Amino acid sequence: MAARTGDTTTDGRSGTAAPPDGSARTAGAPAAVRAERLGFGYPGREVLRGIDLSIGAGELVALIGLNGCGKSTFLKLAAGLLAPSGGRVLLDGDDAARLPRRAAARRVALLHQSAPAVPALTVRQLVRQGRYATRGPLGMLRDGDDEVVARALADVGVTGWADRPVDALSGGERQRVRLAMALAQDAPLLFLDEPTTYLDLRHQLEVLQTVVRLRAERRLTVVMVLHDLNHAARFADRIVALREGRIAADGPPGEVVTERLLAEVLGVRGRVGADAEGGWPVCYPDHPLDPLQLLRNENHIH
Ligand SMILES: Nc1ncnc2c1ncn2[C@@H]1O[C@H](COP(=O)(O)OP(=O)(O)OP(=O)(O)O)[C@@H](O)[C@H]1O
Repeated sequence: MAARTGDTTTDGRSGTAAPPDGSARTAGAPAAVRAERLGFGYPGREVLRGIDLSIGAGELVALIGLNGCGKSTFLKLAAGLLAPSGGRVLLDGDDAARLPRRAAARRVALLHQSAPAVPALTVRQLVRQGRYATRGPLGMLRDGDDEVVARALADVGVTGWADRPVDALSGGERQRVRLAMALAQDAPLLFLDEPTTYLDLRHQLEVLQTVVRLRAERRLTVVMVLHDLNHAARFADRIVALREGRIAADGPPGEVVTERLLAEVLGVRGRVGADAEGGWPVCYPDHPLDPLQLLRNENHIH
């Protein structure tokens, strides 16, 4: 199946995304995100082992892989929140680890996987925190900040909750508010670590469609960690699969989502078909594979 970068789809995709190789970027412009021989380990545990990855402006990339394979670690490195032990990540040509915190926050908004303790704030107050990056020295809001906050609230459909205390919201409601906070940062790079966690099916679809729409409208570059391969196949232009700290597969969903990927990267036996209307791959996972079967297969998928 061809990469879905054509006409408007039932998901609202406008087809304005760059192709997976980023070739629609301005000639000579640096990749929006470029990892070069990126390595990282926590004490006693090597996590990423020489990742080379180039993501073009306007791409929507889904990062997939088993629990613990390094997806969140990659996003934190790419957001400049962790320093690599080897290699580097460039954001529009600048080393992410060397960017001052506020400068990095103007480039990248990261929705973290784990929600921090809920502060005693209203929804509007929390979403305003996303404006930190553009605040003046005394932390004052600037002209236009209220409009950006209002737009972020509207983007995820939570305007009506603006004056509710965050600690009175359900888990799924809070997740949407956290997404609004990330959007309020108004950064060109949007990194979303499992943005659909806690959400009911309807809101999972709403959030993913919103991300697709905002990517097209604002030419955002989006990298999102997803565990639902069917969502990744439907909404992303490109899927990057990590396994054991390396890239095991990288390409458009129609090429990457195969029974072999299910087995060798996600550890499940299953079938892959195609959506009757949209044509994107659809997975039917059947059963988990014996870990020994996984270990036996050392080859990367490409
Ligand atoms: N602060 C930390 N200190 C030590 N080890 C860590 C720390 N954070 C993560 N790890 C370990 O690093 C590895 C990669 O973690 P990471 O959170 O990047 O995985 P992930 O692919 O995002 O997993 P998941 O799908 O479960 O969210 C895991 O084995 C994890 O236990």
